[in-house]
Amino acid sequence: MSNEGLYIFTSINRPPRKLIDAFVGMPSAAIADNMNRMSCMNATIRPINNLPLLGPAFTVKSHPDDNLLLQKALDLAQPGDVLVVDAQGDLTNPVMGKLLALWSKQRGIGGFIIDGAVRDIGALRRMDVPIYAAGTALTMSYKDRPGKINVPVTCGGVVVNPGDILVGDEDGIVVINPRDADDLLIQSKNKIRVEQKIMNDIEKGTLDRMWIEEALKARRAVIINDNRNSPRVNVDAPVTIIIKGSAEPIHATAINMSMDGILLQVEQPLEILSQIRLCLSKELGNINIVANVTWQQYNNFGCEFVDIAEEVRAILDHVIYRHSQFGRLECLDIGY
Ligand SMILES: O=C([O-])CC(=O)C(=O)O
Ligand SMILES: [Mg+2]
Repeated sequence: MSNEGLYIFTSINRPPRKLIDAFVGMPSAAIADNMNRMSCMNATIRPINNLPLLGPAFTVKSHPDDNLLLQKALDLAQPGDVLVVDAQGDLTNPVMGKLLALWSKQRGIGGFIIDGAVRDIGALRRMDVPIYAAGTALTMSYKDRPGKINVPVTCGGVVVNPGDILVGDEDGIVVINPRDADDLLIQSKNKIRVEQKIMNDIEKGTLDRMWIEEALKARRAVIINDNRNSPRVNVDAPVTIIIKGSAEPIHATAINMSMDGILLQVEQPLEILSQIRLCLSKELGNINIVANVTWQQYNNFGCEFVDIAEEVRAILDHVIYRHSQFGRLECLDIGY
Protein backbone atom coordinates (compact mmCIF):
# COMPACT_ATOMS: atom_id res chain seq x y z
CA MET A 1 0.00 0.00 0.00
CA SER A 2 1.41 3.40 -0.92
CA ASN A 3 1.88 5.93 1.82
CA GLU A 4 2.35 9.42 0.40
CA GLY A 5 3.28 10.86 3.76
CA LEU A 6 6.04 8.48 4.73
CA TYR A 7 8.52 6.90 2.35
CA ILE A 8 12.19 6.31 2.20
CA PHE A 9 14.65 5.96 -0.68
CA THR A 10 17.65 4.21 0.73
CA SER A 11 20.11 4.70 -2.11
CA ILE A 12 21.26 7.82 -3.94
CA ASN A 13 23.67 8.64 -6.77
CA ARG A 14 26.77 10.07 -5.16
CA PRO A 15 29.21 12.05 -7.28
CA PRO A 16 32.76 10.63 -7.44
CA ARG A 17 34.68 11.40 -4.25
CA LYS A 18 37.46 12.94 -6.34
CA LEU A 19 35.02 15.50 -7.74
CA ILE A 20 33.78 16.39 -4.25
CA ASP A 21 37.30 16.63 -2.84
CA ALA A 22 38.26 19.09 -5.55
CA PHE A 23 36.21 21.66 -3.60
CA VAL A 24 38.18 21.24 -0.35
CA GLY A 25 39.10 24.68 1.03
CA MET A 26 37.26 26.56 -1.69
CA PRO A 27 35.42 29.58 -0.21
CA SER A 28 31.66 29.38 -0.70
CA ALA A 29 31.65 32.99 -1.95
CA ALA A 30 34.07 32.18 -4.79
CA ILE A 31 31.71 29.43 -5.95
CA ALA A 32 28.55 31.47 -5.35
CA ASP A 33 29.86 34.22 -7.64
CA ASN A 34 29.60 31.80 -10.55
CA MET A 35 26.04 30.69 -9.84
CA ASN A 36 24.07 33.70 -11.02
CA ARG A 37 23.03 34.24 -7.40
CA MET A 38 21.07 30.98 -7.62
CA SER A 39 21.57 27.78 -5.61
CA CYS A 40 22.97 29.52 -2.54
CA MET A 41 21.15 29.00 0.72
CA ASN A 42 19.93 32.18 2.33
CA ALA A 43 21.16 33.62 5.60
CA THR A 44 18.52 31.87 7.68
CA ILE A 45 20.92 28.92 7.72
CA ARG A 46 23.86 29.81 9.97
CA PRO A 47 26.90 27.83 11.14
CA ILE A 48 26.46 26.48 14.66
CA ASN A 49 30.07 25.44 15.23
CA ASN A 50 31.97 27.25 12.45
CA LEU A 51 33.31 24.13 10.78
CA PRO A 52 33.60 24.03 6.99
CA LEU A 53 31.29 21.52 5.37
CA LEU A 54 31.67 19.50 2.18
CA GLY A 55 29.85 16.41 0.96
CA PRO A 56 26.99 14.94 -1.03
CA ALA A 57 23.44 15.64 0.14
CA PHE A 58 21.43 12.94 1.88
CA THR A 59 18.04 14.60 2.19
CA VAL A 60 15.31 14.38 4.79
CA LYS A 61 11.89 15.93 4.50
CA SER A 62 10.81 15.92 8.10
CA HIS A 63 7.58 16.99 9.69
CA PRO A 64 8.41 20.47 11.03
CA ASP A 65 9.01 19.48 14.65
CA ASP A 66 9.72 15.76 14.37
CA ASN A 67 12.97 13.85 13.88
CA LEU A 68 11.87 10.23 13.27
CA LEU A 69 12.98 10.41 9.63
CA LEU A 70 16.26 12.12 10.53
CA GLN A 71 16.94 9.34 13.04
CA LYS A 72 16.40 6.77 10.29
CA ALA A 73 18.46 8.74 7.77
CA LEU A 74 21.40 8.74 10.16
CA ASP A 75 21.42 4.95 10.01
CA LEU A 76 21.16 4.87 6.21
CA ALA A 77 23.62 7.60 5.26
CA GLN A 78 27.16 6.72 4.30
CA PRO A 79 30.31 8.21 5.79
CA GLY A 80 30.88 11.67 4.34
CA ASP A 81 27.22 12.29 3.49
CA VAL A 82 25.71 15.59 4.59
CA LEU A 83 22.25 15.33 6.13
CA VAL A 84 20.03 18.06 4.72
CA VAL A 85 16.87 18.37 6.76
CA ASP A 86 13.89 20.29 5.46
CA ALA A 87 11.88 21.05 8.60
CA GLN A 88 10.23 24.01 6.86
CA GLY A 89 12.23 26.48 8.92
CA ASP A 90 10.15 25.60 11.97
CA LEU A 91 11.77 26.56 15.27
CA THR A 92 9.20 25.04 17.64
CA ASN A 93 11.03 21.84 18.53
CA PRO A 94 14.67 21.09 17.75
CA VAL A 95 15.16 18.15 15.39
CA MET A 96 18.67 17.32 16.59
CA GLY A 97 21.01 17.73 19.53
CA LYS A 98 24.12 16.25 21.05
CA LEU A 99 22.95 12.63 21.00
CA LEU A 100 22.23 12.63 17.29
CA ALA A 101 25.42 14.56 16.67
CA LEU A 102 27.47 12.02 18.62
CA TRP A 103 25.82 9.14 16.80
CA SER A 104 26.50 10.84 13.47
CA LYS A 105 30.13 11.24 14.40
CA GLN A 106 30.32 7.55 15.16
CA ARG A 107 28.92 6.90 11.70
CA GLY A 108 31.35 9.28 9.98
CA ILE A 109 28.60 11.62 8.78
CA GLY A 110 29.95 14.66 6.91
CA GLY A 111 27.68 17.23 8.55
CA PHE A 112 24.18 18.63 8.99
CA ILE A 113 22.24 21.40 7.36
CA ILE A 114 18.94 21.85 9.12
CA ASP A 115 16.19 24.20 8.02
CA GLY A 116 14.80 24.03 11.51
CA ALA A 117 16.08 24.12 15.07
CA VAL A 118 18.82 22.30 17.02
CA ARG A 119 19.54 22.15 20.76
CA ASP A 120 22.35 21.20 23.18
CA ILE A 121 24.12 24.06 21.54
CA GLY A 122 27.10 24.05 23.95
CA ALA A 123 27.86 20.43 23.14
CA LEU A 124 27.33 20.93 19.41
CA ARG A 125 29.83 23.78 19.42
CA ARG A 126 32.47 21.47 20.87
CA MET A 127 31.74 18.62 18.45
CA ASP A 128 33.76 18.35 15.29
CA VAL A 129 30.82 17.52 13.01
CA PRO A 130 29.90 20.60 10.93
CA ILE A 131 26.40 21.73 11.84
CA TYR A 132 24.39 24.49 10.17
CA ALA A 133 20.85 25.35 11.26
CA ALA A 134 18.12 27.98 11.15
CA GLY A 135 18.00 28.40 14.93
CA THR A 136 17.84 26.84 18.33
CA ALA A 137 14.96 25.62 20.49
CA LEU A 138 14.54 23.76 23.72
CA THR A 139 11.57 21.40 23.77
CA MET A 140 12.05 17.85 22.51
CA SER A 141 10.93 16.98 18.99
CA TYR A 142 8.21 14.45 18.22
CA LYS A 143 9.32 11.06 16.92
CA ASP A 144 6.18 9.73 15.32
CA ARG A 145 5.29 11.92 12.35
CA PRO A 146 5.47 11.40 8.60
CA GLY A 147 8.36 12.44 6.41
CA LYS A 148 10.53 11.30 3.49
CA ILE A 149 14.12 10.38 2.89
CA ASN A 150 16.03 11.23 -0.28
CA VAL A 151 13.47 13.29 -2.14
CA PRO A 152 14.16 16.82 -3.43
CA VAL A 153 13.82 19.22 -0.48
CA THR A 154 14.06 22.94 0.16
CA CYS A 155 16.62 24.24 2.58
CA GLY A 156 17.56 27.87 3.11
CA GLY A 157 15.27 28.85 0.24
CA VAL A 158 16.78 26.60 -2.46
CA VAL A 159 16.12 23.13 -3.79
CA VAL A 160 18.51 20.38 -2.77
CA ASN A 161 18.48 17.06 -4.59
CA PRO A 162 19.98 13.91 -3.08
CA GLY A 163 23.58 13.68 -4.28
CA ASP A 164 24.06 17.44 -4.82
CA ILE A 165 27.47 18.64 -3.65
CA LEU A 166 27.25 20.99 -0.66
CA VAL A 167 30.00 23.44 0.19
CA GLY A 168 29.57 25.45 3.39
CA ASP A 169 31.57 27.87 5.50
CA GLU A 170 30.97 30.97 7.66
CA ASP A 171 29.49 32.81 4.67
CA GLY A 172 26.84 30.24 3.80
CA ILE A 173 26.16 27.16 1.76
CA VAL A 174 26.19 26.59 -1.98
CA VAL A 175 24.35 23.70 -3.57
CA ILE A 176 26.08 22.28 -6.63
CA ASN A 177 24.51 20.04 -9.21
CA PRO A 178 27.30 17.47 -9.81
CA ARG A 179 26.88 17.93 -13.58
CA ASP A 180 27.99 21.56 -13.18
CA ALA A 181 30.83 20.81 -10.80
CA ASP A 182 33.72 20.62 -13.33
CA ASP A 183 32.86 23.99 -14.89
CA LEU A 184 32.27 25.58 -11.51
CA LEU A 185 35.65 24.42 -10.29
CA ILE A 186 37.42 26.14 -13.18
CA GLN A 187 35.38 29.35 -12.78
CA SER A 188 35.78 29.43 -9.00
CA LYS A 189 39.56 28.97 -9.20
CA ASN A 190 39.61 31.83 -11.68
CA LYS A 191 37.56 33.98 -9.32
CA ILE A 192 40.04 33.27 -6.52
CA ARG A 193 42.91 34.40 -8.82
CA VAL A 194 41.05 37.60 -9.74
CA GLU A 195 40.40 38.42 -6.07
CA GLN A 196 44.01 37.67 -5.18
CA LYS A 197 45.14 40.18 -7.79
CA ILE A 198 42.76 42.82 -6.37
CA MET A 199 44.16 42.21 -2.89
CA ASN A 200 47.72 42.53 -4.19
CA ASP A 201 46.80 45.78 -5.96
CA ILE A 202 45.23 47.15 -2.77
CA GLU A 203 48.41 46.40 -0.85
CA LYS A 204 50.63 47.90 -3.56
CA GLY A 205 48.37 50.96 -3.90
CA THR A 206 47.81 50.27 -7.61
CA LEU A 207 44.12 49.44 -7.46
CA ASP A 208 42.19 50.83 -10.43
CA ARG A 209 38.85 52.30 -9.27
CA MET A 210 37.85 53.79 -12.61
CA TRP A 211 35.10 51.24 -13.13
CA ILE A 212 33.10 52.91 -10.36
CA GLU A 213 33.15 56.27 -12.16
CA GLU A 214 32.20 54.55 -15.40
CA ALA A 215 29.34 52.63 -13.77
CA LEU A 216 27.98 55.81 -12.17
CA LYS A 217 28.35 57.76 -15.40
CA ALA A 218 26.53 55.06 -17.38
CA ARG A 219 23.71 55.33 -14.84
CA ARG A 220 23.69 59.14 -15.03
CA ALA A 221 24.47 59.58 -11.33
CA VAL A 222 24.20 63.16 -10.07
CA ILE A 223 27.19 63.94 -7.86
CA ILE A 224 26.74 66.90 -5.52
CA ASN A 225 29.70 68.02 -3.49
CA ASP A 226 27.67 70.18 -1.15
CA ASN A 227 26.56 69.00 2.23
CA ARG A 228 23.10 67.56 1.71
CA ASN A 229 21.72 69.66 4.54
CA SER A 230 23.05 72.82 3.00
CA PRO A 231 22.80 72.67 -0.79
CA ARG A 232 24.21 75.57 -2.78
CA VAL A 233 21.85 77.05 -5.34
CA ASN A 234 22.67 79.32 -8.24
CA VAL A 235 20.98 82.69 -7.99
CA ASP A 236 21.26 85.92 -9.92
CA ALA A 237 19.91 88.73 -7.80
CA PRO A 238 20.99 92.11 -6.46
CA VAL A 239 22.40 92.46 -2.96
CA THR A 240 23.21 95.69 -1.16
CA ILE A 241 26.28 95.64 1.07
CA ILE A 242 26.53 97.94 4.05
CA ILE A 243 29.95 98.40 5.56
CA LYS A 244 30.18 99.65 9.12
CA GLY A 245 31.31 103.27 9.26
CA SER A 246 30.66 103.84 5.57
CA ALA A 247 27.64 105.84 4.45
CA GLU A 248 27.81 104.54 0.89
CA PRO A 249 26.16 101.16 0.27
CA ILE A 250 27.88 98.89 -2.27
CA HIS A 251 25.87 97.13 -4.98
CA ALA A 252 26.65 93.51 -5.66
CA THR A 253 25.17 90.53 -7.47
CA ALA A 254 24.61 87.23 -5.70
CA ILE A 255 25.88 84.30 -7.79
CA ASN A 256 25.03 81.40 -5.51
CA MET A 257 24.07 80.83 -1.91
CA SER A 258 23.46 78.21 0.73
CA MET A 259 22.24 78.25 4.30
CA ASP A 260 25.81 78.97 5.32
CA GLY A 261 26.90 81.68 2.95
CA ILE A 262 26.75 83.55 -0.31
CA LEU A 263 29.01 84.21 -3.30
CA LEU A 264 28.92 87.86 -4.37
CA GLN A 265 30.21 89.58 -7.46
CA VAL A 266 31.30 93.09 -6.49
CA GLU A 267 33.07 95.68 -8.60
CA GLN A 268 34.93 97.27 -5.70
CA PRO A 269 37.05 95.17 -3.34
CA LEU A 270 35.82 93.98 0.02
CA GLU A 271 38.21 93.54 2.88
CA ILE A 272 38.90 89.87 3.61
CA LEU A 273 37.81 88.87 7.15
CA SER A 274 35.74 92.02 7.50
CA GLN A 275 32.18 91.81 8.71
CA ILE A 276 29.47 93.23 6.44
CA ARG A 277 25.72 93.56 6.46
CA LEU A 278 23.86 92.22 3.43
CA CYS A 279 20.43 93.39 2.32
CA LEU A 280 19.15 90.61 0.11
CA SER A 281 16.66 91.64 -2.54
CA LYS A 282 13.10 90.35 -2.88
CA GLU A 283 14.17 87.38 -5.00
CA LEU A 284 16.35 86.29 -2.09
CA GLY A 285 13.73 86.73 0.58
CA ASN A 286 14.09 90.44 1.36
CA ILE A 287 16.19 89.85 4.46
CA ASN A 288 19.21 91.39 6.17
CA ILE A 289 22.06 89.13 7.19
CA VAL A 290 25.46 89.72 8.76
CA ALA A 291 28.33 87.92 7.02
CA ASN A 292 32.10 87.60 7.14
CA VAL A 293 34.06 87.99 3.92
CA THR A 294 36.16 84.84 3.82
CA TRP A 295 37.79 84.59 0.41
CA GLN A 296 38.22 86.39 -2.88
CA GLN A 297 38.84 85.31 -6.46
CA TYR A 298 38.95 88.20 -8.95
CA ASN A 299 35.78 90.13 -8.20
CA ASN A 300 34.04 87.18 -6.58
CA PHE A 301 33.80 87.25 -2.79
CA GLY A 302 32.80 84.31 -0.64
CA CYS A 303 30.91 85.35 2.48
CA GLU A 304 29.87 83.25 5.45
CA PHE A 305 26.68 84.13 7.28
CA VAL A 306 26.99 84.75 11.02
CA ASP A 307 24.39 84.52 13.76
CA ILE A 308 21.33 83.98 11.62
CA ALA A 309 18.13 84.51 13.58
CA GLU A 310 15.70 81.61 13.51
CA GLU A 311 13.06 83.40 11.44
CA VAL A 312 15.71 84.55 8.95
CA ARG A 313 16.98 80.99 8.73
CA ALA A 314 13.44 79.81 7.90
CA ILE A 315 13.18 82.36 5.09
CA LEU A 316 16.62 81.42 3.76
CA ASP A 317 15.66 77.77 3.78
CA HIS A 318 12.54 78.57 1.77
CA VAL A 319 14.44 80.73 -0.71
CA ILE A 320 17.07 78.04 -1.26
CA TYR A 321 14.47 75.36 -1.63
CA ARG A 322 12.54 77.40 -4.20
CA HIS A 323 15.69 78.14 -6.19
CA SER A 324 16.76 74.52 -6.12
CA GLN A 325 13.37 73.36 -7.33
CA PHE A 326 12.32 76.09 -9.74
CA GLY A 327 15.56 77.87 -10.68
CA ARG A 328 14.56 81.13 -9.05
CA LEU A 329 12.00 82.69 -6.79
CA GLU A 330 9.49 83.95 -9.36
CA CYS A 331 6.50 83.88 -7.09
CA LEU A 332 6.74 86.42 -4.33
CA ASP A 333 3.39 85.84 -2.72
CA ILE A 334 5.09 84.22 0.23
CA GLY A 335 4.77 87.25 2.41
CA TYR A 336 8.31 88.62 2.35
O1 LIG B 1 16.71 13.85 21.26
C1 LIG B 1 16.42 14.60 20.38
O2 LIG B 1 15.38 14.57 19.71
C2 LIG B 1 17.33 15.72 20.04
C3 LIG B 1 18.41 15.89 21.03
O3 LIG B 1 18.26 16.64 21.98
C4 LIG B 1 19.64 15.13 20.88
O4 LIG B 1 19.86 14.53 19.84
O5 LIG B 1 20.44 15.17 21.81
MG1 LIG C 1 19.70 16.26 23.59
